[in-house]
Amino acid sequence: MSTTFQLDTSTSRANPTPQPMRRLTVPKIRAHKTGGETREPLVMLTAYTARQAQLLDAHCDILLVGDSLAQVIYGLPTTIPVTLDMMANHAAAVVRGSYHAVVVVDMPFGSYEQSPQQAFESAAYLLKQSGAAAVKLEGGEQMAETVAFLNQRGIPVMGHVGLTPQAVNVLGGYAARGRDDAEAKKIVGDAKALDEAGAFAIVLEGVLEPIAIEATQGVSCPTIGIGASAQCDGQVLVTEDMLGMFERVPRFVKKYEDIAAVIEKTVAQYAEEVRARSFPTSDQTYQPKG
Ligand SMILES: Nc1nc(=O)c2c([nH]1)NC[C@@H]1CN(c3ccc(C(=O)N[C@@H](CCC(=O)O)C(=O)O)cc3)CN21
Ligand SMILES: CC(C)C(=O)C(=O)O
Ligand SMILES: [Mg+2]
Repeated sequence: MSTTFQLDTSTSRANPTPQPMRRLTVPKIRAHKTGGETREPLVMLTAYTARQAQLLDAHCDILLVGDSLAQVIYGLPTTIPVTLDMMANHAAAVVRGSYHAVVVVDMPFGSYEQSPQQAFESAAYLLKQSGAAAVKLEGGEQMAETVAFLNQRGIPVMGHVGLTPQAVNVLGGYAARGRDDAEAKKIVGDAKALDEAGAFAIVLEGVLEPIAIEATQGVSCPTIGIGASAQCDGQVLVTEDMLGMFERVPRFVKKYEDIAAVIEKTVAQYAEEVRARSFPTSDQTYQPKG
């Protein structure tokens, strides 16, 4: 990572027409639980590209540039190899494609765990390069000091506890968390520590429903569940999972569509028409004038 930050003008939004909605802010998300009169669950989805962000933006409160792009975009087996520049580049694309939703970027493995200082440098780089509003990092009590350090220096942080995929090599897989009392207690304590450190929201991933209830009731910021029941203050999924574009999905995913089937069917038709010389026709062909 370069320590000399260059001004990146490409992050300015390219929206040509005025949009009907203003961008939500991090304080509004944090106040969701205490201030709001609507109290509807917060809606969050992942986004990795500008066009995807354009399509999701008006429907979501938060767009997460997740390090799940490892599996979804790059065909990597885990999120471990993801770099700061991969996250910065996709986050910049998502910011360009969005107007309304708060854009949050995952801090990749290895970019924040060492010290609050390392985390600040990495998070500042992500926000400078992308124009995103906030970062998300994995971990509980052990990251509380870092969350406070960043927040006090102008970088809002979303927490992520329970099933933390960057710890896959320690956890030994992606099984749901909190099946014994000690682990359940730890997850609730982790959520409370992040809340007290100033996290503006906390993702609860892959935890049993009683833990989601206890954590949600025990913190002042909203909780956002993924595989954590309907008892959280919000919900997140990986967009490609719910659209049916990713081949293997966790049990907590509802497949709303089968976009993979639509793509396969469409591409098969294209291939057939090209081979039969029935595409292109005169409609798609340039001819000299006169
Ligand atoms: N496409 C995608 N969706 C995700 O939700 C996701 C990613 N990628 N990448 C980063 C992490 C990894 N996550 C995962 C990955 C696998 C399982 C999974 O296979 N769960 C199994 C149970 C596994 C076990 O019990 O050992 C399941 O059937 O739910 C869960 C979450 C969640 N995140
Ligand atoms: C699944 C969400 C919470 C995430 O961290 C990701 O997409 O990387
Ligand atoms: Mg992630």
